[in-house]
Amino acid sequence: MDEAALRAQLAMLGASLFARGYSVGTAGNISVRLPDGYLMTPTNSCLGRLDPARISKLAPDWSHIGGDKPSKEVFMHRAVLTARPDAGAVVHLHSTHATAIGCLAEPGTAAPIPPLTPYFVMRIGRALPVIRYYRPGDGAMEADIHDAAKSAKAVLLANHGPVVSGRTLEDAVHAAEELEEAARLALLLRGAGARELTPAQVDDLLATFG
Ligand SMILES: O=C(O)[C@@H](O)C(=O)COP(=O)(O)O
Ligand SMILES: [Zn+2]
Repeated sequence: MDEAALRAQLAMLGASLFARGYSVGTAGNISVRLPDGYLMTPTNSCLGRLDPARISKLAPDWSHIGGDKPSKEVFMHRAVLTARPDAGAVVHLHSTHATAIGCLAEPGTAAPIPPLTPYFVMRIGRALPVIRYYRPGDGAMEADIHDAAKSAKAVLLANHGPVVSGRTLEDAVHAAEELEEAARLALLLRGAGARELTPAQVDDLLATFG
């Protein structure tokens, strides 16, 4: 896909996320890897109303070279895209249920969302590290996210929200949607003794689809 098509797709998927309540107001940001740099949603922009022509462009060294001023979370996106060379895009949301799990889970603890359904395992995998709280835009978060993202497609920022990568922009959006639904399910079933997928079932899914 060329840059113009990616800009149009970013605006279309941002609007779709916004229309379905995965993002409200100006919350969230999205980046896409290009052959000659990165696209990033502008700071204080609404994912529901992105103008493809005004989406920020960053050079391979992450300096701002076009469009509106980029998201203040450049460090967050750089952390993931440099840790995961196979990732083509990163989606950060404040989607309600994933953010709620990020308020409940202790940073450093394993598996804040249990493997309840196959699609969660297929889209997110086994690992979902919880990164300790940082003020939005604080460059100090970069090292922690970078280390965690080396072995995880997605991370949860404590008291903030999810950061999800994908091979393509569409993959990253689908994974962010699936993470939100899995978080909703986990909260709905919290304490109810729900049956989880067994380690062997998780292994089988990852061997087949991972
Ligand atoms: O939570 C925040 O402030 C940011 O992480 C965010 O979601 C929106 O920031 P911008 O992308 O700079 O608008
Ligand atoms: Zn945020």
